[in-house]
Amino acid sequence: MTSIDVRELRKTYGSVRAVDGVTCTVEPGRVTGFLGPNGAGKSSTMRIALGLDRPTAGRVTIGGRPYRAATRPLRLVGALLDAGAASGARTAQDHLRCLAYSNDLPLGRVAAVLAETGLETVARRRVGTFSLGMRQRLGVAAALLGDPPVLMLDEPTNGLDPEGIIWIRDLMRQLAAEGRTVLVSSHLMSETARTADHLIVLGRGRLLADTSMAAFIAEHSSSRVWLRTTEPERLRDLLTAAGLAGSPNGDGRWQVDGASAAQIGALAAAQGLPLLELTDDQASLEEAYLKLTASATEYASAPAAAKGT
Ligand SMILES: Nc1ncnc2c1ncn2[C@@H]1O[C@H](COP(=O)(O)OP(=O)(O)OP(=O)(O)O)[C@@H](O)[C@H]1O
Repeated sequence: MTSIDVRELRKTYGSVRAVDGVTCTVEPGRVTGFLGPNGAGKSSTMRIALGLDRPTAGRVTIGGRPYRAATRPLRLVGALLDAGAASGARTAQDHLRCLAYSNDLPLGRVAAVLAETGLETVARRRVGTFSLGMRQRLGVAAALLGDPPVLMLDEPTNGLDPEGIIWIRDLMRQLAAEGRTVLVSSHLMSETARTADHLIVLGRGRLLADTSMAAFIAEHSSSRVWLRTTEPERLRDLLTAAGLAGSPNGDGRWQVDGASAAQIGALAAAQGLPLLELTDDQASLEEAYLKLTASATEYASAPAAAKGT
């Protein structure tokens, strides 16, 4: 099993601390979402992991060794960093054949990955004529070419249509289920919530979280209940007596912060208060993420009122 081990990693560009002492391990057998606001240090970390950049201090190893030490890198890590990397003059098939040849991979892998990424019918077209989504698929095909135990994908849904997004989601889940290590950076929270089992979150170069998806959402969101009753006055009294505060919204639903449905249900049952609806609010990854990273956003939008001043 091949993990990615980041140890005390630092990278500075002049006075910018792009990565500021990060230690974490990306484990096999699950999809790890790599999140963080713009400039958080995700790309720098991935580039160092792939030997494209040197760390200022610390190290990243893959399967216990630096990536640069790999004799057949495509057999170790499949990476998608920049979908524009393939030469536009070559056909998709030729691009993959060149990669296979230079990495000593069987040419049969080219047909296999073209099929796996749905590019068979356009295999003989020049890459220059490809849409962004097709280039993205070609980048994934190149990443899969060496049948590697580790996949590192930077914004893989970029340019993909809804069908393509579902395809890449299923593919990542399948690769993890096969026991591979899958690290995927994304700015799409709903997509990450559907795909990742585990999260590593950076902010201003520092590690903000390294935890399971479920624990992350539970830890960084507050509990909230939605309910509906035929007797709002009694509800208000009941909540006040329990030290809780609720407020009605426009459509007759009440929101109660800091409470669970089980707690409110028991209170209402004890007092014989009729409830027409009672639901725990499902906090979203986006909500939890924004809460965690609020103070770590390098380029935060100015509040609307402050704009133009
Ligand atoms: N080659 C470079 N020269 C100077 N500064 C750089 C360089 N590469 C990155 N940086 C800076 O390092 C910091 C981290 O950038 P990085 O690209 O790693 O962040 P990121 O999390 O990948 O961001 P994004 O989500 O915007 O891709 C930023 O402040 C960025 O401006």
